[in-house]
Amino acid sequence: MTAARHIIALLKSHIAGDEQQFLSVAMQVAALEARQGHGKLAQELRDLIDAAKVRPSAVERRPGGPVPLVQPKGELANLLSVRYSDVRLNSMVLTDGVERRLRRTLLEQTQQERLRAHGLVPRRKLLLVGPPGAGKTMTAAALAGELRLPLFTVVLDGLISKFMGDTAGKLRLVFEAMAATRGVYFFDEFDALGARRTTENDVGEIRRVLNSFLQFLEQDDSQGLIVAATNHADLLDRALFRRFDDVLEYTLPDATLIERLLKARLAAFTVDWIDWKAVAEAAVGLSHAESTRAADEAAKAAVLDGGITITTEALLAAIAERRATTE
Ligand SMILES: Nc1ncnc2c1ncn2[C@@H]1O[C@H](COP(=O)(O)OP(=O)(O)OP(=O)(O)O)[C@@H](O)[C@H]1O
Repeated sequence: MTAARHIIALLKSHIAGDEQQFLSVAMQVAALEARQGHGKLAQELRDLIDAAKVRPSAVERRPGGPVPLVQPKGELANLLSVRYSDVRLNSMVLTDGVERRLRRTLLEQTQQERLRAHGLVPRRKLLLVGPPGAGKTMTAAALAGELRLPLFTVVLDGLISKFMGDTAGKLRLVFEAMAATRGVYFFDEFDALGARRTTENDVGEIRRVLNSFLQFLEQDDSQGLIVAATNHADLLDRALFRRFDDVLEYTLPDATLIERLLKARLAAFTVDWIDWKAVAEAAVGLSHAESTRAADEAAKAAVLDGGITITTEALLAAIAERRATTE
């Protein structure tokens, strides 16, 4: 890859706020210099990359500083895991509709004072539905990253106990935490809470848990975001849909989105000779996550082969392999 291409890849990852990608391109430049016999220059680059890695993350350096990271304590520690996120919406490949609606939520969140001054309530309860690997978890991280809020992931294993009576009490704790600390609260595999109807469980108790969730959700007027995700929208109780401000539908990417995804993922590699049409069409049916993985496999093969050029054949082979393992 030419120096200009590396700079383009660095700038793209900088614009997207994707620090990991930025450092990975920088590592490739270091590797390239080392291969060309410029050992000192390569070492200088590696030292700078190591220094960048131990520096506080971008979110901690942003103007105004981050919201203090409150580590859940006591019983809450088993129910919530917390982290900051550097993910930005720009690094996601989404349908126009989903992207527009996410940006609308972000705008309403950043402008919430203005809305509230007029008695209006910003959107803050989102339900994400769609197949695995389409970016639902990444969306929660991107919303947290964009809003500079901590991302609290609700640990369902901790929440759903054998004794369903406990679950309602634990849910209350989670909703109390939401009121106390502004953040993005992510309920992954939400169907486990919103629909679980197994024979060994007492259906009456499950309804009670679901009803308490609906009640908490309805009463909740905290300042953060509640993001629930499920791969099984069909299992969810219809009453749940009404309680969310927005229901966003994620789908498997079409050829155009796959091409965008692969190009972004391989931004740091030489891809000048790739037949994008053939590659993207071969990947139709794979999820975003699987296509990303195919790109990474082709990239790894190129690096281990001593280069950074990705060929159509290598990508097609990686896609075929992903297909074989997912079908
Ligand atoms: N829309 C997307 N744009 C860019 N990358 C994506 C997208 N969706 C998924 N990916 C890639 O795939 C990885 C896994 O996706 P993610 O975990 O967000 O999917 P998910 O829909 O939450 O799946 P699951 O239902 O299995 O939890 C992401 O970390 C990212 O690398």
